Amino acid sequence: MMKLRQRWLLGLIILVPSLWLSILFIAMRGGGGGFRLESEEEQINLAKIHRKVSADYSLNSDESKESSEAEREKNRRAGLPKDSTLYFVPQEHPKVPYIKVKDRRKFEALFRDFPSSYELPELTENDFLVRFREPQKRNKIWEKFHQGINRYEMYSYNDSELIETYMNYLGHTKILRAREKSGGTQVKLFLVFIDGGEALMKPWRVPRDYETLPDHYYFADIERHTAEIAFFHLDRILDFRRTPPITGRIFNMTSEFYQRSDKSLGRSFFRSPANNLCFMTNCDQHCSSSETPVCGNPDRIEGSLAAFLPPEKSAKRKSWTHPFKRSYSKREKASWESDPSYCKRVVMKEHPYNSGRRLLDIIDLSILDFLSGNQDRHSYNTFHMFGNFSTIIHLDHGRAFGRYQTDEMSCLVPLIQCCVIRQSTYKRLQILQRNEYKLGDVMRESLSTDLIAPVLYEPHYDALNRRLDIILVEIQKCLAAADLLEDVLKSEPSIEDYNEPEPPKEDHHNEPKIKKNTGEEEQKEIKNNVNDDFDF
Ligand SMILES: Nc1ncnc2c1ncn2[C@@H]1O[C@H](COP(=O)(O)OP(=O)(O)OP(=O)(O)O)[C@@H](O)[C@H]1O
Ligand SMILES: [Mn+2]
Repeated sequence: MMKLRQRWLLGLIILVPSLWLSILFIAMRGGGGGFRLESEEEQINLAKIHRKVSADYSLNSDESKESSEAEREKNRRAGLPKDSTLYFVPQEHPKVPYIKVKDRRKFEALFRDFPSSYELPELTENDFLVRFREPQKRNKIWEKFHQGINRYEMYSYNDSELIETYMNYLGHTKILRAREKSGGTQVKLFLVFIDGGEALMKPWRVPRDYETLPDHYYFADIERHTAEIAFFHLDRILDFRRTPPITGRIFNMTSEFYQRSDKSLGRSFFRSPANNLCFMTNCDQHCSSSETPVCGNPDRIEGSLAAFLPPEKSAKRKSWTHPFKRSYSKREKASWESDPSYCKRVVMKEHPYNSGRRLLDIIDLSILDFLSGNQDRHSYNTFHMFGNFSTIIHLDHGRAFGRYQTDEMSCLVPLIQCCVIRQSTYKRLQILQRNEYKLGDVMRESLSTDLIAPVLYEPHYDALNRRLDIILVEIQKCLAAADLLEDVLKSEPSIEDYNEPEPPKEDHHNEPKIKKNTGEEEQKEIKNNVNDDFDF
């Protein structure tokens, strides 16, 4: 016979560990979002089920519970982060209220009243990036997008239906997998949707009215997901179509990232001191300089989602150093910054800027960069298979739209120094200066339908109008100084007139002045420079 005290002790010995074990088990099955919920096998099964019911994949699980649109709208903004942990907003300027967008009158008028000013030649099979074996069976929206990418543009002027559908798809489709995206220095995730589509996610870091601080260098600037979205709209409105579609979206940290993460991303999740769910990827620059993780509030986070281009193995990219690349150092300046004749003396004499369309593409890009204040333009890509007579791809705009009170004239140096511009671009800029199609208004309207609208802080729209006036004044200056209009305003170069030059012979005494062929090397070099500069 056990004594009462012994029985008590035995009971405690059995009860405590089993209680502890069951708490652990419940937590692992999904309590509080701190653990992974599904095994790999369960996830695969889930994927199969989702494929079957893909018709209703546009509803997130937590969204489906919400009954009305109004309720959803109210909940949508609740709980989003308001203040950045590290970057504060200087308050010396007054808060500017957002202008409410009632309709998209100017945006619609622009696309209705004017065709693209850029005349596309007849496209042949060789002008398309992807050729599926059975194209008629490739009906997913991302497949249609891939099939449309060509030598001249990512999507066509008239195909706004495809783009709007794609943006809607990006904003709503169920996420199957999430992992960290390597390359570059900023935190970003590579996401796979249940129908096999892919996207690049950049998270919220700072509030919309945040301005890059006066003493912050462009290479130390934190990235903004809103800038990625706005740049896509700007590129589209300016008639370039060289940026893949990008939209905003509010994510659930647990169900859309954590439960979908690969091992390495999953391991980086934790609960912050404020009890928010956060992750911290293997970032270089943004981690070493700020140690700020990406956090939900407590579980929701805003981000941008960019349509992913076809994979490198089927659509190889060529990486180029931008001819007007900055020094990425606090102490040095790039040659073009102190030599006003740099474009004519160096750039315009070198392949591929001395013939074809490349220089005109660089000028178009400098116009976008000046309008958006993007100083972070170190390299650019082209699609390998198109050779050098092809559009450049516009990617990586997280550091655009960083200031609205001041204009960064150095972004316009390619136009100011080279004094050439596509006739079609000039025409579009003139249209966008008119009151009926005013750039700032068209941008506000265009962005108003985004899921995280208002995307840009209100003063950015005035800045766009102000900067457009500056660009047109600079073009006037070029025209006034030129003998002939054609010296400045260039008609569209044609592929028939373009001859690819012979590859240069190995001659070490005659190194090109603009460094070429960059890619990973380039990224390393920039990181080294930046990190060198930080350690002082
Ligand atoms: N939409 C896309 N489709 C396919 N690949 C992409 C896309 N966006 C980015 N990439 C690839 O991912 C790389 C990194 O992306 P991105 O340049 O935006 O990152 P980042 O961290 O902001 O870079 P940086 O440190 O230079 O600012 C790009 O160089 C490009 O190769
Ligand atoms: Mn970037």
